[in-house]
Order: sequence, then structure tokens, then C-alpha cells
Amino acid sequence: MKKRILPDPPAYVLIVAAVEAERDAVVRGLMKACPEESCGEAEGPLRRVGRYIVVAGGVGPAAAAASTALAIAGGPPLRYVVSAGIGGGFPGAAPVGSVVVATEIVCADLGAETAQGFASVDELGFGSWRVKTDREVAEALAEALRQAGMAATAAPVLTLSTVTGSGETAAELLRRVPGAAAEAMEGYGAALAASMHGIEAMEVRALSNAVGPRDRDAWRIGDALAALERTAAILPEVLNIR
Ligand SMILES: O=C(O)c1cccc(C(=O)CC[C@H]2O[C@@H](n3cnc4c(=O)[nH]cnc43)[C@H](O)[C@@H]2O)c1
Repeated sequence: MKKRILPDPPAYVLIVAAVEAERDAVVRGLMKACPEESCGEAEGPLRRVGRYIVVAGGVGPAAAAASTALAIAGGPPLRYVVSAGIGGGFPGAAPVGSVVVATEIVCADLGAETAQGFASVDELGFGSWRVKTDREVAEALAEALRQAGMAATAAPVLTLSTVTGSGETAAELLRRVPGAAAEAMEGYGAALAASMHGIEAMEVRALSNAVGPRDRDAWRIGDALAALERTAAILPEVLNIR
């Protein structure tokens, strides 16, 4: 009997933002990329544009992990989970207003304080503080953003439960993860939930502020949301999923 080859199920992408303003910026961008699509019925914090499901999952790694796990359990087959939103840029690595695409997602405060300094859970033997991403896809998205005239780089992105507020902490974080370009609060949570389901994780951060001494007046959230929207408008072309 001839074996029937079933077509691959359509792959979907789950994009997890923290708050509604970020979710809505992503939806606006996706609508530009997929003008034939309409934004699906509002289902609580969840929106759908074509094969993209966008959720406002809450602030912090625990909320992101819980929301991502919930969305995965109740949704269609996924090709990617993308943690997307605003973030802080490490001075000299990524300027405010630019975009950082994660080459790896590192939970930079997951470990222990020891007499010799910070020890990650990896060093303690309790698991891993990082989720690797597909570097080729990360580089391709960063290049597509640069081709569109945006400042963008692919580099490690940190997840923290506390927004860095001093130069000392910023320096310590760079000692822990050399080459880190951005920090935020949700990536590792979303990526861990994805990886537990065998789904590829990504993280994209549009930078609203510099990592270091707290200066709320210097935050440029509007510019970062605009960059996030532009990034979402380019994402479907890079992932070849609409
Ligand atoms: O320092 C403050 O009072 C302050 C002012 C504005 C926003 C905050 C936040 O806590 C925002 C956290 C929220 O935004 C992401 N985000 C943006 N920049 C950073 C950062 O430098 N470090 C960590 N997270 C950042 C984060 O993913 C959250 O969703 C505080």
C-alpha cells in the first residue's frame, strides 16, 4: 500500500511580550507584514495575526514562563517561541533605540553568591542558566533589520528579576556573561518553557534605556516600541512564516 505522505502541519509562532503596549506594537508590525490578515478576536491577553499568536504574558521570568507554557498547551503546533519587548542595552554594546537579537538567553542571576563571587547553576551542578538560540536565524534577523536601516546586533541577552540600577551591577553582569548586549526580565522564562516542549526559542529586545545607574527620565520607551513594531514587520520574511 502506497505510504501517504502527509504535509507538515502549518507551523505557528508564539510571541510573548510582557505588557499590552509591547504586544500591541508587535501586532501592528505583523499587520504591516501580513496585510491580508486581520488581528484575530481578542481572547484576553492573546492576539492572532496569521500564523502569529501574540500574548502579553506579564513582567518577569516566572510570569513569562507560566504564560508561555499556558499558550503552548492551549495552542497550535509551534515552530518558534519569541520573547519580544523593550530592554536595556549595555553601553558600548548596543545603543538605546537599537535592537538586539539573542544568540543565547542567559538567566544571569540564577546561581549562588560565594566567597569567590557568583556561581551559576551550571557551575553548581544544578542545571543550566542559558538557553541557546539558532545563531543563524538570530544573525539573519539582525542583518535584515540593518538592511532596513535599523541599528541591530546579535548577541547574548540577559534575563534578570531586577532591573540593573548601578554601574557596579552592570560591570558584574558583564563579568558573568562577557559580550552580553542587553538585559530584560522575561526571555529565559519563555525560552525555558519553549525548550521543555522542544520548541526553538528566540528573543528580540528593542532598547529603551542604558543598563546602569537608574535614570527613568532617560528611558525612551516610545522609540523602543516603534523599533519593536518595525522588527515585527520584518520577522515573517526572515522566518518565512506568515
Ligand atoms: O527604574 C524604574 O523605575 C523603571 C522605569 C521604567 C521601567 C521599569 C521596568 O521595570 C521595566 C521592566 C520591563 O521592561 C523591560 N526592561 C526594559 N528595560 C530594562 C532593563 O534595563 N532591565 C531589565 N528589564 C528591562 C523588562 O523586560 C520588563 O518587562 C523600571
